[in-house]
Amino acid sequence: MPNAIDIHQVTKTFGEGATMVTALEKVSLTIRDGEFVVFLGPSGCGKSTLLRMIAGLSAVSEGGISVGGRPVEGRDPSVGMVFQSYTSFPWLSVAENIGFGLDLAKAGKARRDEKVATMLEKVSLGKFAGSYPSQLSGGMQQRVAIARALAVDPRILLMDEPFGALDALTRVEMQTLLLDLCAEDRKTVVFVTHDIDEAMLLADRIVVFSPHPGRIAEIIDVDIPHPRSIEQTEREDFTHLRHRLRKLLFAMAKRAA
Ligand SMILES: Nc1ncnc2c1ncn2[C@@H]1O[C@H](COP(=O)(O)OP(=O)(O)OP(=O)(O)O)[C@@H](O)[C@H]1O
Repeated sequence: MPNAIDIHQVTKTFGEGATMVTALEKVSLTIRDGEFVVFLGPSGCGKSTLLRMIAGLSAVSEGGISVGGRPVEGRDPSVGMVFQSYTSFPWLSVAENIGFGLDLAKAGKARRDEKVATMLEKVSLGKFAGSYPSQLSGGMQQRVAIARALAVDPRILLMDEPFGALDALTRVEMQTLLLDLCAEDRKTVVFVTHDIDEAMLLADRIVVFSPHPGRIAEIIDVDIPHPRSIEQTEREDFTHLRHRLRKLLFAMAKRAA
């Protein structure tokens, strides 16, 4: 089986001449099928830029990215995305939002309706199928975004600080939901965050980025067995890891300043 994602010597620059910014420089990384990888690092170290290039939303300047063994050439429907801002269509109901990708893929009414019903149940929004996004809380809107991304059964899920705008309690609820969904159906997930606890709870591997230009500073295996829960993060092995990540992140943030 090919690797889920191969990133080979990728450099990304924006602008030209004196105003040119090197967002990423010679970044290489292999992500295996079914892995949950978290990109962690201070602001501006290129995490979102790399995610956008994996998604085919932005082109590499040098190097190459393959998904499932095939070079990325534009948006790939087998790759799902969830962003920080609530990206549901305001004019569509919750059920219509979740079914949107299935309609695009011409799934057929019976399959679409069945899948939408399953996803509504999985994200506990059954009672809100006919509601519109503006009638929902932030956490509920992100549940719609996750359900919409997963409804088309993507092989890979890319998430850019999806819980960044949520309050602490809702954030933990969403992390737990994501862990449950991933346990049911093992997807390859790449997840961007600034949050150390979020990274530890979710990741099989944490990729720590350093800034100016963005590079991979360190890759850390999180050898803590699944299923994980928020209570486990109080355990000693998590405490050691938290300490190590905090030190690393402070060092990177100093470099970014
Ligand atoms: N469209 C763009 N045009 C010009 N520069 C850009 C563009 N997108 C990103 N950059 C620059 O590339 C660098 C990396 O940005 P990126 O958003 O990928 O970082 P990040 O690590 O995701 O930061 P954050 O955590 O704040 O989202 C930054 O210096 C940023 O200003």
